[in-house]
Amino acid sequence: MGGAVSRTPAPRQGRVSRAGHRPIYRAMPFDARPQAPDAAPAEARNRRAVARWLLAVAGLIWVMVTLGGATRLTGSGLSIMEWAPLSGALPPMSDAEWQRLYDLYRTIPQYQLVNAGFGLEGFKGIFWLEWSHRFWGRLIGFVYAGGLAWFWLRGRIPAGYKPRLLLLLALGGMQGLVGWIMVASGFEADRTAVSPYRLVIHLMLALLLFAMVLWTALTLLRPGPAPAEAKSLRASLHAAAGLAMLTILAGGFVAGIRAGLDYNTFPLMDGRWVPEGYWRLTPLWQNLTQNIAAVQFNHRLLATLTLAAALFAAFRAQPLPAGRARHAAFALLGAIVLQYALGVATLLAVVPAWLGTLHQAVAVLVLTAAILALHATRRAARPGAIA
Ligand code: HEM
Repeated sequence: MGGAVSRTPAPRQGRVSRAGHRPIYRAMPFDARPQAPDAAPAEARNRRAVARWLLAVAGLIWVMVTLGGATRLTGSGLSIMEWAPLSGALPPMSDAEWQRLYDLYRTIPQYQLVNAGFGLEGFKGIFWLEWSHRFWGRLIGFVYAGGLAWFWLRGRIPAGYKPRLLLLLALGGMQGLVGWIMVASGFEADRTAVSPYRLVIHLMLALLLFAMVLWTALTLLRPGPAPAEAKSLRASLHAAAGLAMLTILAGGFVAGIRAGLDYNTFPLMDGRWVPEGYWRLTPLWQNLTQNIAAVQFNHRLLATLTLAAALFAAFRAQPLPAGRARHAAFALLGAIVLQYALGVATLLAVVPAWLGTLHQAVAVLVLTAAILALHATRRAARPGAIA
C-alpha cells in the first residue's frame, strides 16, 4: 500500500509515505491536513523554550561578571554611594544631581587617599562603569523575573522546575544585596577598596548563579543520564572541573588583596619556587586569604594542577568515540590553556585593566566548560529529582 492516502484522521506527526519519503498529508485536501505536522509535543517545546531563555540569562550574567571585573580594575566600584534599586536606574539628569553625587563621593577615604582633586570630570569617568554594572544587574532581574512570569502564566514551565526557578530568582535578588554590602565595606574609615572576603563572596555567588542557570538549561535540553561510554571519563573530568573551581576561588583572593601587583615573574616568585614568607601570618589560616605571597602561590599551584588534570582527561578522552563527554574534555582543556596563558600574561604585565578583565571573563568560559563536562558525564537522577 505504498503511498496510499489514509481515510482515518490525519496523523499528528508527519508520517512519511514509503514511496519518495513525502509526508502523506501532501496528497490530502488542505482542510484534512494536520495543523502543525512537525510540531514536537508541547512538553518538549516548553523545555526548549525555557532552556533558551535560561541560556540568554546565563549570557547576560557572563557580561555582568566581565563588567564587574572592569569596574573593580578601574577603581570605579565605590563611585555610587547610594543603594536605590529603583530610582538609581536613571543616571544623574542635571548638573546639581552630578554635583550632589560627587560631593558624597568626596567624603570617603578612597577620594581623599587615591583620587583627591580629580574633579567632576574625573568622577564622571569612574561613575559610568559602576552605573553600567548596576544597570546590567537590573536588566538581568527584569529579563529573569519577566521571563519567569511569562512562562508561569502560560503554564509552560515543565513539571518540577518551579521551585528551582524560584530559588534562582531569590539567589539573584540576594546577589544584588551582597553587591551592595560589598560596596558599603569600601566606605569604612582608612579603606580605599572593598573587603576581599565580601568581594570573593560576591564573585562566587555570581558564578554559582551562572552555573545553576546553565545546568538547569542543559538538563532541560538533555534530560536523563549520560550514555554509558561517558562513564570512563567521569572521574578525570570531575577532578579537572573541581580543581578549576578551586582555582577560580583562589583567583578571587588574588584579585581581592591585589596580589597580582607583586611577584611579577613566572614561574619563579622572587627567584624561588615557593616564595619566602609563605607562612608569615598567624593564625596560619590567614595566609590562605591575606598573605600576598601565599595567595598568589596557591593560585598558580591550583591553576597548574587544573591544567595537568585537564590534560589527563583529554588524554583519556582521545581514543573514545565522538560524543558529548569527549567534546567536553577537549573544550575544558582548551579553555584552561587559554586562561592559564592569560593569567601569566596578566601577571607579567602587572595587571593592566583590560587584561585583568579578560582573565575574569575567560574564568567564566572555564566554568562553562567545567559545567558542560560535569553534565556530559552525569549519573541518573535520584528518584524524585527532576530530570
Ligand atoms: C585554570 C587557570 C586559571 C583560572 C581558572 C583563573 C581564574 C582566576 C579568577 C577567577 C580570578 C579572579 C578574577 C579576576 O581575574 O580578577 C583570577 C585572578 C588572577 N589570576 Fe588567575 N586563573 C588561572 C590561572 C592563572 C595563572 C596561571 C596566573 C599566573 C601565573 C594567574 C594570575 C592571576 C592574577 C594576577 C589575578 C589577579 C588579577 C586582578 O587583580 O584582577 N591566573 N584568576
